[in-house]
Amino acid sequence: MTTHKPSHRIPAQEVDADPPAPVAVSGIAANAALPTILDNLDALVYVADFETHEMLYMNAYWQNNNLGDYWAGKKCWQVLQNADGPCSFCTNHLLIDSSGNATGIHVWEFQNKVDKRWYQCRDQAIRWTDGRLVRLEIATDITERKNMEVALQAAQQAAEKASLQDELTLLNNRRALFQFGELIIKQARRSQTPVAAIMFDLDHFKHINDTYGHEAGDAVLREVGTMLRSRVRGSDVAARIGGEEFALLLPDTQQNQALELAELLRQALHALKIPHKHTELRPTASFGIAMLADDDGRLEALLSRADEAMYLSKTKGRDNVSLYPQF
Ligand SMILES: Nc1nc2c(ncn2[C@@H]2O[C@H](COP(=O)(O)OP(=O)(O)OP(=O)(O)O)[C@@H](O)[C@H]2O)c(=O)[nH]1
Repeated sequence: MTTHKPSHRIPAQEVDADPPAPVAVSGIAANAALPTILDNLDALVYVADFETHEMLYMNAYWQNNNLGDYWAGKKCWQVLQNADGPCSFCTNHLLIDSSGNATGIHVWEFQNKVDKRWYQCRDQAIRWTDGRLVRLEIATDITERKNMEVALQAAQQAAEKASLQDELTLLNNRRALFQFGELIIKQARRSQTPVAAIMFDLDHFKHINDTYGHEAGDAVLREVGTMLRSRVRGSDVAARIGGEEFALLLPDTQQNQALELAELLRQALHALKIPHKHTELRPTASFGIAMLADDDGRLEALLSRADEAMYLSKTKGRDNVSLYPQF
């Protein structure tokens, strides 16, 4: 079988031939084409006087994109911003120094008031035809990139929030408690102020689930979350750390203040009446309190003592408050 491979050999006369002569470009022709080139750029280009803000040149970008009328005889702030006076964010002062010399290129981003689009602006002082320094701006539309940035930022914030928030109760979750807790401990060590921890666990919660259903249990957890959020200070951290287990970290709080708050929360919980079908759900909880000790390395030590105190409340008959050193 014969194969017919294409020949890649270049004929001798082609190799030896002179390369094609470049087409001569006349400077005059290029100059004549300059307005056409500028008017076809995908960027706004304009020149304005430093003192009077009078527009000296603008390419067709603005008109091509239906953003405004012809610019001649107008000020830059009239044409570009539809404003009554010079823009507060004008960058002219950054383009020349105190001796009136050009300082270089200034690049910045802003959202235009007229078309609501974002631009990256490249500003510079250049010599005009009569020798004076004028403002040259080249502005490129970066709206798509900016929108993407904003969307990404919002998504990031939402993800961050979701990763620290308990969805059901809208309280902090366990991860948030530890994240904020370490900060609270560091700050307390620096300022030599006390930190209290309160833990509580709903009593016989399994009974609520088993008798009225999981949704009824969820409703109780949501109500506990609402009650808790309304009763803690902005500087406190309230978290749901397990199924029906909650923890509070209270910076700058003495033991007696923590006891008072725990008792208040116990009573508020005891008083909750959560309507469910033809009945009312009446949750209670057992509370434990511990204070940050000098030799507590990390948050775990403090929480584990609060947890011990909480289990004492369970063994004492539930719906009560226990303090760690008191047993
Ligand atoms: N509805 C609901 N129930 C949950 C959730 N997380 C955990 N639970 C339930 O919480 C109950 C906890 O039960 P137990 O650990 O036996 O505790 P308890 O019944 O509260 O008893 P004591 O703590 O001893 O008073 C279990 O039935 C879990 O299924 C949740 O997100 N929603």
